[in-house]
This record gives sequence, structure tokens and C-alpha cells, in this order.
Amino acid sequence: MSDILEKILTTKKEEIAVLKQMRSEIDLLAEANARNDVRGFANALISTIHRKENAVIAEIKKASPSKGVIREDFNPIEIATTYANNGATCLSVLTDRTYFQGSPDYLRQARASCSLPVLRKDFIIDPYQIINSRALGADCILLIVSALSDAQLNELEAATLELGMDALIEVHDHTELERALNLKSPLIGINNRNLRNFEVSLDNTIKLLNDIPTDRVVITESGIHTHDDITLMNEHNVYGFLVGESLMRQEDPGKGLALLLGKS
Ligand SMILES: O=P(O)(O)OC[C@@H](O)[C@@H](O)c1c[nH]c2ccccc12
Repeated sequence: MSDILEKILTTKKEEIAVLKQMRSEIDLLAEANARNDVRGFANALISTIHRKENAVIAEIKKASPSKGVIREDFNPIEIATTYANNGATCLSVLTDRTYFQGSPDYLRQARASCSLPVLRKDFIIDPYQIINSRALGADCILLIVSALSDAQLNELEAATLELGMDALIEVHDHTELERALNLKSPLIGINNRNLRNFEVSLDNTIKLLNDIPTDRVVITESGIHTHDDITLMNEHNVYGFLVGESLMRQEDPGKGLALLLGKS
């Protein structure tokens, strides 16, 4: 595990302990179950990708540990709306405060302003966070294989599916991919960013493709900047994308998305 990831997880554990004191799991579970409004995240991606159309999970991210503040003028409602109007298949919202300047409120706001399924982008290590995610309105959660043991992955995936949500399983290398393939989730996210040195290489996705069975769907994550990047991935039969920074740096992130998709 990289140092930064280790640091983030330590902070996360402390934050979860505080949350658990503020609100019991039983209480939260009642709220999560009462919602009954899950939007099919995996279904939206899979049906688009099966048509060989590009499916973008457009990310709402204000800052990151590697880049600092990415976008000053940050309005999650406006960003969600313009993403939805410009061809996003799903949204991703960073909810981690300490390292990404995110907020659970941003997820609520973004989801309420469109009809797209929403991924809660955070560092999930405890079933409490899964219940919390559904109570917030999340339709999918991220499970980062390098941050979790096999037992944790199984437990967290089961809790996710139990609440009717989907899980995006994130891997960086072959060893992690093997572990991801022991889970049920069809969505495999391949992160092109190396969390040790923050270097980004799209080759990371291409390298792992041969080892992904046809019943899984690949989402290439991080470092997607231009329509040429999309074309390159399409040549390798990859139609799923998770894109944040390059869109967030545009004055209108939705116009950036349309451009990325080659639609304007
Ligand atoms: O901003 P980018 O390079 O387009 O990357 C988006 C997304 O892949 C990235 O934010 C990400 C991928 N995995 C994560 C795990 C935690 C936090 C953030 C991430």
C-alpha cells in the first residue's frame, strides 16, 4: 500500500469512529432502507457499452492530494446539470473532506439535480460507510482493492449488494485484478494513476485487458484528457471511462465532456 493511501485510511478510521458515535448503525440502516430509490449504475454503463457507445462516469472533484485545488468556482449543482445535459452516463462525487475537499452534501446536491446514477467516491473500509452511502443517496460505491483484505472486500461487497447498490472494484495491477475477479461485481475499474508516485499511464489499462473475462466490464480511470485518448481505448474495445480533472478544469465541464466525446 502506498504512503498516501495509508495516511488517508488512518484518517478515515478516525472519522468513522466519530460518525458512529453521532448516529447508530441501526438508525442509519432504517434511513437507508426507507429510501427505495436506487438508480441502476452498472445497468446504465453496461447497456451503453454493449451498444459500443462511450459511457463516461463524469466526476465532481474540487481538489486532490496530487494536484491541490483543481477548480475554484465549485458548484456541484451546476456541474451535475451540465454533465447530465452533455452526455454523461453516470456521475462520481468525491465525498472525502480531508484530502479531496469533498462533502457528502455535494453528492446529495448533485444527485438531486439530475436523474443519473451516482457513485460515491470515497475510501470505504467499514460497512457503516456503505449504509451511510445509501442513506445519502449513492447508487454505487468504490472498493479499492489495494486498501482492503479479501475478507473486507467480500464483506463490503455483500453489504453493498444487500442495499441494492452496485460496486466499482478498483485495481492497479495483475495481483489486484486476480483478487477483484473473485468478487461478484461486473464493474472493474482500472486506475491509470500510480498512487505511489502519482504517475499516470493509459498503458496500465491496456496491459491488464487480456486478463479480464468477457463477463466483466472495464472502466478506465484517471488521466483521460482528449478525444484521442477515447479513440485509443475504443481501439482496444474499452468503452467505459471515469474522468475528473480534465473536465473540472474547463470553464463549462459539460462542454468539456461533449468535446471529449467528440460531440461538438
Ligand atoms: O481526475 P482524473 O485523472 O480524471 O481521475 C478521475 C478518477 O479516476 C480519480 O479521481 C480516482 C480514481 N480512483 C480514485 C480513488 C480515490 C480518489 C480518487 C480516485
